[in-house]
Amino acid sequence: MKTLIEFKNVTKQYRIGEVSIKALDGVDFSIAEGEFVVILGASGAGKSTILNILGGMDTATSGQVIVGGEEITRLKDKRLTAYRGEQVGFVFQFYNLIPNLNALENVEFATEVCKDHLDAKKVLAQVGLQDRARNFPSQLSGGEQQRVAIARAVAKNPLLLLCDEPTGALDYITGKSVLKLLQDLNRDTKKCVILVTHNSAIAPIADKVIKVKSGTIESITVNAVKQSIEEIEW
Ligand SMILES: Nc1ncnc2c1ncn2[C@@H]1O[C@H](COP(=O)(O)OP(=O)(O)OP(=O)(O)O)[C@@H](O)[C@H]1O
Repeated sequence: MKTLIEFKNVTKQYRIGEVSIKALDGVDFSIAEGEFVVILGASGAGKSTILNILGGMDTATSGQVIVGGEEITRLKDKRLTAYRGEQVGFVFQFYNLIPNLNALENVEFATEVCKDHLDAKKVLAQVGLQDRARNFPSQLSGGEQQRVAIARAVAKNPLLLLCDEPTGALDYITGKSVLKLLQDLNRDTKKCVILVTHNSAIAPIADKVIKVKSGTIESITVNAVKQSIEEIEW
């Protein structure tokens, strides 16, 4: 399979006054097109930092990040904004929907800046919310709001779908159904899905598991056989 993402000796240092924090210290990995990847690690390990750099929301202190043949660590202002806006779909723990827009409008709003976007109504149907398009976020359950957030990310028709603890605010059953949706979307659309979590029970559903510890890569494992969501428990 063709390589989609490469991290080469990436470091990230945050400076707060006199104090310097090394969030990433020489991170190397690659991800192929269409892979479902879980980035696993304890709190503070550097998972979100990896995801934020990959999504163009933060910049590396040194090293290279290459996505689809383009070195995003070299992109400045306008091109980085375009990359973030068009090539990356984000799903966060707390949905971040716009409260005064309904489900359909939330999806449409995100796709407005994307040239190659998908039909918002069709994508809402794909996540099982065809009958809730006119509902506002406050009229939807947490799981339904996360489905809208996933539809919003998918409808941009991005190169990658980045999910930071997407089930963190959901109960067990709802969390599992959101994971199933992400696994189905990855299988059906062949889009690369990268999911950050501290929950090691989720690892078996991935093609590849990247374990992060204290800003370094502890291990990279390829699952010979991926498990379905029904098979995992925590
Ligand atoms: N903007 C920032 N300024 C200063 N330090 C930061 C910043 N963002 C992250 N850090 C620090 O970098 C380290 C890695 O943080 P990161 O958020 O990537 O970890 P994480 O593995 O995602 O943790 P969690 O699961 O708790 O979200 C931590 O020590 C954190 O405090």
